[in-house]
Amino acid sequence: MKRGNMSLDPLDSSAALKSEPLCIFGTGDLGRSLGQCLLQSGYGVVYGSRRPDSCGPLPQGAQVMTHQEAAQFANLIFICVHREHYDFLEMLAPHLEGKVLVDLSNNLKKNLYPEANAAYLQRLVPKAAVVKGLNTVSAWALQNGLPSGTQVYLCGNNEEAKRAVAEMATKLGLTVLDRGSLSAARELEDFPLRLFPEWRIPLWVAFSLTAAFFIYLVIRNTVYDYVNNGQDVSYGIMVSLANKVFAAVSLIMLSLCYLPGCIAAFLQLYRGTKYRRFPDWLDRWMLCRKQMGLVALGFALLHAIYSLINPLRYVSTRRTITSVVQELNNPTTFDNTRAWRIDSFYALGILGFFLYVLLGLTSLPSVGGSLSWREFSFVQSKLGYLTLFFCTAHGYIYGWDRFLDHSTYNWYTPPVYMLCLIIPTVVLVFKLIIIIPCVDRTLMRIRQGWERNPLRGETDDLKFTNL
Ligand SMILES: NC(=O)C1=CN([C@@H]2O[C@H](COP(=O)(O)OP(=O)(O)OC[C@H]3O[C@@H](n4cnc5c(N)ncnc54)[C@H](OP(=O)(O)O)[C@@H]3O)[C@@H](O)[C@H]2O)C=CC1
Ligand SMILES: [Fe+3]
Repeated sequence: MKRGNMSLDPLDSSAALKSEPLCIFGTGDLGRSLGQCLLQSGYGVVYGSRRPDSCGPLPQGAQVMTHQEAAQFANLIFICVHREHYDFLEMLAPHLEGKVLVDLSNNLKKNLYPEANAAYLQRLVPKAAVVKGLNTVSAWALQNGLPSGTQVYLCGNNEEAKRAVAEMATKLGLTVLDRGSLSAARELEDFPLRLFPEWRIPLWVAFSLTAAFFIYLVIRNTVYDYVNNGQDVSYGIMVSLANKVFAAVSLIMLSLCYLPGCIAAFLQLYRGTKYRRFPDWLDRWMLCRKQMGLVALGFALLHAIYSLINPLRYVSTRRTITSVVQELNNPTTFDNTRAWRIDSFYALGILGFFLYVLLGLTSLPSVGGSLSWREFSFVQSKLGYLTLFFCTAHGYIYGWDRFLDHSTYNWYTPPVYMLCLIIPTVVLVFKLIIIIPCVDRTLMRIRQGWERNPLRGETDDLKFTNL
C-alpha cells in the first residue's frame, strides 16, 4: 500500500475516495464481514485495532494496524465498535479531523442514551463529518451475500460525506435512502429494534379470533353435549374443534385482506376523488394486508393438515373401514346428493387451498419481483377474490341444508361455520357491487385523477393510492 498514491485532503471527491483504501475501526463480527464485502467490491481495506498483532483472522488482502496509523490511510472510516467504547476516539480526534466517520452502531434497546450514538460520536470528534448509516444490515447478511436491492438508510450533516458513503454502498449492491441530517440518527438506530411492526395487527387479529372461536366452540359443543346429553366429547378439542377454529380464522383473515380495499373504493366513490387521505385506521389496515394474508395462509395450512388426519381418527375411533365400505356399497344407505355435496365440498376446499398457496408464493419478494405490475395485480386481486369465493363456497356447502335447521343452534347460538361466513360474504357482495359496469367505470375515472367536485381542493390531504 503506497501512501504516496492517496489524497489526504478530507472530504475529497468521491472518485478519490474510491481509489484509496477504506478504513474499518474494530475487527469484530461486523468489521470483518464489512471488510470482506468491501474487498470483494474492489476496495482496499485497512483495519484499525487495539491489538493489531493479535486480532484474529481477517479477510484476505486486508491490512491491520493501530487506529492512529490506519486513520492516516483513509478518508472514510467505518466505526465498527460498540458505542460504550467510543471514548478512545476522543483521544484520536486530532487524527480524524476532516475524515468521514460512518457510525454503524446500534443499541440494545430504545432510549438507552440521552443522545443518538452518531450525535455522541460527532461530539467526541467535532471536526469529522459523521454519517449514520448501514446499521440495518447484519454481519451475517453481509457475510452470506446481501439480497440485491437491500435498502439501507443514511443521514448526516455533510452532503459530500453522505454522497461518498452512498456511492460506496451502491457499489456493494445496496439501495440507499437518504433520511436527511444527523438529527435523524436516533430514528435510524431504532430501526433494528423494531419487533415485527407490520405483523403486529395480523397476529393480534389471529390470536383474538382463535381465542374467541375456541372458547365459543368449547362452550357450545363440548359443554353443551355434556350438559344436555351427558356425553363427554372433550377428546374432540385437540383435533376436530381446533380444525374448525383454524378454518374459521383462515377464512375471516383472508376476507380481511380484501375488505379494506372495498371500503377504500366506496370511500373514493362517496367522496368523488382519490386526492383525500384515508382515515389512519384504514391506511394501517391496508399496509398489513400482505402479512394478514400470510397468517391466513398459515391457518389454511393447519386446516388442511388437520382435515387430512380428521377422517382417519373418525374411522379408527367410531367406525371400522369395513363398515364404511359396506355403507358405500349398499344402494339403500348410499345418498347420491350427499355424495355430490361432499365431493364438491372437498373440491372447492382443495382448489381454494391451491390458489391460497399461489397467492402466498407471489407475495414472496423473489417471485413477486419477477412479475410485471399487471401480472402481480392480476394474481393478488383477481385470483385473490377467486380464492375467497372458493373458500366461502366451501363453507356454504359445508353448511348445506343446516342453515335453517333449528337443531344446529345449540343454546340458540349459530355454529362457527356460519359466523365465519359473514365477513367473506359481505366482501364478495361489496366486490360484486364494485364490478357493476357503471360503478366500476366511475371508480376507474376517480383513480385516474377525475374529481366530482374539483374546486373542493384539499391540497394538504393529497394521497395517491393504487389499490
Ligand atoms: N454484528 C452485527 O451484525 C451488527 C453490529 N452493528 C454494530 O456494530 C458495532 C460492532 O458490532 P460487532 O462487530 O458485532 O461487535 P464485536 O464485539 O464483535 O466487535 C467490536 C470490536 O470493537 C473493538 N473494541 C472492543 N472493545 C474496544 C474498546 N474498549 N476500545 C476500542 N475498540 C474496542 C474490538 O476490535 P479490536 O480488538 O480490533 O480493537 C472488537 O472486535 C456495534 O456498535 C453494533 O451495534 C451494527 C449492525 C449489525
Ligand atoms: Fe375446510
